Amino acid sequence: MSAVAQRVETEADAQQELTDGFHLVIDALKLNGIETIYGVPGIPITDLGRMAQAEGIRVVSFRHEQNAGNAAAIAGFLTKKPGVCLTVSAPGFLNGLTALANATTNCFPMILISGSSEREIVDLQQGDYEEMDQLAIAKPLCKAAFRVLHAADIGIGVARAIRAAVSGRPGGVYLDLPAKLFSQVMDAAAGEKSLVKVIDPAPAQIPGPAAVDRAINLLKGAKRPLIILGKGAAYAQADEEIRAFVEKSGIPFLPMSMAKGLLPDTHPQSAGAARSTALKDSDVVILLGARLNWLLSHGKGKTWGEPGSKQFIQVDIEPKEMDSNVEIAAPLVGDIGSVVSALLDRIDGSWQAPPADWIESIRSKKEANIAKMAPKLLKNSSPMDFHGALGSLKKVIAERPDAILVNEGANTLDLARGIIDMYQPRKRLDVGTWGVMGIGMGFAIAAAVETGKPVLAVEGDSAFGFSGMEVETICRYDLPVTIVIFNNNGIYRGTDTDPTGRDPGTTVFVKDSRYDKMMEAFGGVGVNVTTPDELYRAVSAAMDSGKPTLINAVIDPAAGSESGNIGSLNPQSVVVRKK
Ligand SMILES: CC(C)(COP(=O)(O)OP(=O)(O)OC[C@H]1O[C@@H](n2cnc3c(N)ncnc32)[C@H](O)[C@@H]1OP(=O)(O)O)[C@@H](O)C(=O)NCCC(=O)NCCSC=O
Repeated sequence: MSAVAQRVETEADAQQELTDGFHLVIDALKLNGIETIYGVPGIPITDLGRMAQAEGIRVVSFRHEQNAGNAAAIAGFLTKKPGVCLTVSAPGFLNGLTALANATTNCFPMILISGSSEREIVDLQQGDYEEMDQLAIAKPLCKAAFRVLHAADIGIGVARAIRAAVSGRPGGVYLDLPAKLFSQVMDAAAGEKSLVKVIDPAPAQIPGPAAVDRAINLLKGAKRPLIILGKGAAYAQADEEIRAFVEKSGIPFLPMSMAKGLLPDTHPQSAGAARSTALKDSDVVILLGARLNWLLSHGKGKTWGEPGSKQFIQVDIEPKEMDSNVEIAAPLVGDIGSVVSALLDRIDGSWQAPPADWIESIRSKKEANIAKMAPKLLKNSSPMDFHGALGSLKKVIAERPDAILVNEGANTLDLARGIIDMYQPRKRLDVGTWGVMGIGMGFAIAAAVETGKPVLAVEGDSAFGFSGMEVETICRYDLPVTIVIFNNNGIYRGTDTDPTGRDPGTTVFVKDSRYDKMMEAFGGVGVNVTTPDELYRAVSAAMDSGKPTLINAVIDPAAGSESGNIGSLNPQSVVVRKK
C-alpha cells in the first residue's frame, strides 16, 4: 500500500479498506493478463514499477526508454498481447515514442504508459516539472491515445488501451497517467468493481463468401501463382492453417523478412532464393499479411515485370489497405486465420496444382542462386567478409532451429536475411517496415524474456550503437542472449575519409574497436574472433552456455556496399562543385 493510502487509512474509518491509483493500475493490468512491463523508472512512476514487481508482474528496467519500448513492441508481436512500456514524463515519454510509432507502423500491439505532469499547470503552461502536453503529441503517432484523470476510470482506461492495441489491425496505444492520479484514493471494493476484464479483445473477422469465391476463382485461373507471406501472417499464429494452405495448393511461397520460418526456408515450395523471378514472372499473387509498400516496390515497376501482367489477391484485416498502391483484384478482408481457413476449405478435389513449367522455372533459378552462393559461405578468411561470417551463423541456426534471431544493420541485415535459413515461425525479428536501426537489444531482451529461448542478435557495428548500453540490462537479468557485432569499423564499411583531412570520415568509427570489452565490463562473456571457424565455435559455445555473451567479429573494413542492397533509395548528388 502506498504511503498516501496508508495515511488516509489511519485517519479515516479504520474499517474501510482503501485503494489508490497505483494499485488500480497494477490490478487492471494483472486482470488482463499483462505479466511483464518494460520500462525505465523515474518521477512519477518509480513506485508504480516497484509495486508492480512486488505484486508479481515482471518488471524489466532498461537504460533508455526507446529500447524498453522496442522490447514491449516485439513482445506484442510474439504474444498477440499488448506489450507494455512504462516511462517517466516529457523526455522519457518522447524517448519511448519512437518505439510506439515504430510499433504502429509495424502493426505490433503495444501500450506506452507514461506518467505526466499536472493538467492544471500544463494547460496554463506555467512551467511544471517536465511539462508537456503528451496526449496531443502522441495522438498522430499511434492508433489511439487516452488520458485517465480519475482513479475510478483506470479500469476503463486500461481496457480501452488493450482493446485498441490488439483489435483489428494491431498497433501502438498511448495511455497518459498524470502524477496526481497515482495517489488518488478510493474505496477498495468500488475500485475493484471499476476494473474491466476485456472479453475477446481481438474478435475474429470472417471474410465474406463472395470475397473468398473471387479469390479462389482467380487462383484457379492462374498459370504462375505466388503466395507472399508477410509478418502479419506470422503475427496471426495460424501456422498450421498457413502451412496446409501452401502445401495443399502447391503454390510457391515467398516470405518477407519476418515471415521467414512460417514454413522452413528449406521447404521445396520456398521461392526465397528466386525472389526476382517469382515477382517478375508470376501472374496471380496472393498477399497474406504483407503490404505492397517499398519492400515490395509498391507492386509496380520493373520488379513486377510487364505492366498489367499481375493480378493481386490481398488478405488483410484492414479494409483501407486495399488498392493503396495498385488495384487489388480480389480483396479479402478478415483476420489471417479465418481467411486462410476459408481458402483451405475450397482446396478440394477440383483443385489443380500450378503448371509444372512454373514450378520448374522457380526451382531452377533457386538452385542456381543457392549454388552461386555456396562457395562464398565456406570462405574461412581473416579478416572475414560478410558471406564467410554469415556461413558460420547459418550453421549455428540450422543446429538450433528454435533459437530466435534478431538482426539489424545494412549489409549485416541484407545478407543475413538471405543467407541464414529459418525453420520455425516468429524466430526472425528485424528492422521491419521502416528499416529502423536501434531495435537490436530491446528485441533481444524481450525475445529472451517472453520465450525463454536462446537469442542470437546479429548486429552491424553501427546498428548496435543505438541500443548498446542495454548489454548491462542483459547481464543484470542474466538473459540467454548472444550478440555478434559485425565490426568493419563503420557504416556500410570502414574506409571512408574526410576529403579535407580534418576529421574522421562521416561513416567511420574508431578503428579496431573491441566491443567484447563492453560485455566484460558488466560481468558477461566477451570474445574477439577473426575467422569464421572461430566465430562458429564462439557462438555455439555461448548459445549452449546461456550466458550473456558479446562476440566482436572482425570484418574486413573494405567489405560491404553502400546501403546494402537498397542503395537505390540513397539520393546521389548530380552536381560536381568546382573548387
Ligand atoms: C527490399 C528487399 C525486400 C528486397 O531485396 P532484394 O535484393 O530484391 O531481395 P533479397 O531477398 O535481399 O535477395 C537478394 C537476392 O538473393 C537471392 N537469395 C535469397 N535467399 C537466398 C539464398 N538462401 N541463397 C541464394 N540466394 C538467395 C534472392 O533470390 C535475390 O536474388 P535474385 O532472385 O536473383 O534477384 C530487401 O532488400 C529488404 O528487405 N530490404 C530491407 C532493408 C532494410 O530495411 N534496411 C535497413 C536500412 S539499412 C541502412 O542503411
